[in-house]
Amino acid sequence: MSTLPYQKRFRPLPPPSGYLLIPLSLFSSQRPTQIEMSEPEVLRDKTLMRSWSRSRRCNGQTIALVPTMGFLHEGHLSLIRTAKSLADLIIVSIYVNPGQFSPSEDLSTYPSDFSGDLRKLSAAGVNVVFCPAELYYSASVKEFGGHQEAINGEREGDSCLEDGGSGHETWIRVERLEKGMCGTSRPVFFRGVATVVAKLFNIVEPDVAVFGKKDYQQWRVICRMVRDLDFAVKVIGSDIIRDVDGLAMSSRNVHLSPTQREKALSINRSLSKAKLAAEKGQKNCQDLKDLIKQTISEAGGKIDYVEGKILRINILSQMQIVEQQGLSPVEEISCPVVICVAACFGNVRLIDNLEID
Ligand SMILES: Nc1ncnc2c1ncn2[C@@H]1O[C@H](COP(=O)(O)OP(=O)(O)OP(=O)(O)O)[C@@H](O)[C@H]1O
Ligand SMILES: CC(C)(CO)[C@@H](O)C(=O)[O-]
Ligand code: BAL
Repeated sequence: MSTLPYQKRFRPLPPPSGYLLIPLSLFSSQRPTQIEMSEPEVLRDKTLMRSWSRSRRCNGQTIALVPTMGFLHEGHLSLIRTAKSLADLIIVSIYVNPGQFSPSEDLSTYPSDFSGDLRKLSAAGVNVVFCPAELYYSASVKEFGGHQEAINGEREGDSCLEDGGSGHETWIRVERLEKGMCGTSRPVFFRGVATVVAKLFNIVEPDVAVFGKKDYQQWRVICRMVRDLDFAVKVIGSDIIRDVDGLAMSSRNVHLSPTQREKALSINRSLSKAKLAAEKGQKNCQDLKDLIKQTISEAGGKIDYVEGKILRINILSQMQIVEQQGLSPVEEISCPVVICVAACFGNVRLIDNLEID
């Protein structure tokens, strides 16, 4: 994995050939033959991407978009499987969006492995990989020295996109749903996500878009944006995929040391315990949150529960029990809820959740 800033690592690759020459002489005495591999087309240009989609839609084919930030894992591949059950053609976008990171966050260390991603996407039978080098106009990405440095002089509301001049200045805000939970600790996150997803929808013009419920609040924010702004895109939420030990798969897991990873298992353990307690009749959300805190503390994670207040440097963990549609906090479980947890292990911020229907 490279340690260069993300935007500097992301170099165009030559377009894939679409064919793999396999010398059959390896198996017999016959001449080499061509076996067709369904390698995806790699598109980096917005206009080409839009024309590709439009021409397929004119032919009556339906298109599903799976937006990602790359460094793909089984969680992403599950979204692709869901997408394939819903549309004729699958487009996966890979773009690490600077607009959703604030300077205190981990844009510069976000993991990437483009050739590995391409191999996985070929095997998954994706039609197009849309990987623009940049999606914003005249925007340059600010360079920051990393997590620690940025925590000090950051103004709330700054993103890693340079503003001013002729740079990008149009943002979509889903005003209520973006507040709370991840919106509390990542102040520019949801406006950056909503804006870049709207841009992707405008460029790709998909019929369907698939998002993971691992990022539960993000999924709900996008559903609301699509409804409120009348996008002609059906948004699907796909279930969380976990590693065998229960840790929700996440690109950032690669940054966990073995010890941190062991501690991070307490997130899923605490959620399962809380769900079991709720199913056995414990309806009081404060008691359930205490149970979660206790489980994570016992695993060695220091808890600093924050509700509605930004204590950036001290945030180690936050959690909330909210109703599933509108994400309003509940005190007693009397409707379908989702328990959302965010926890930091070292510099790695992980999120997870469990629905109780
Ligand atoms: N374990 C998972 N199960 C289901 N969906 C997932 C999972 N991990 C990621 N996704 C979904 O994949 C899409 C792209 O996510 P992204 O590329 O940011 O990966 P990630 O693993 O969530 O990375 P990060 O470490 O930044 O959280 C999002 O819709 C996200 O919810
Ligand atoms: C939806 C998304 C691709 C927007 O950048 C990103 O937030 C993600 O990968 O979850
Ligand atoms: N999957 C969410 C992307 C982010 O954390 O920036």
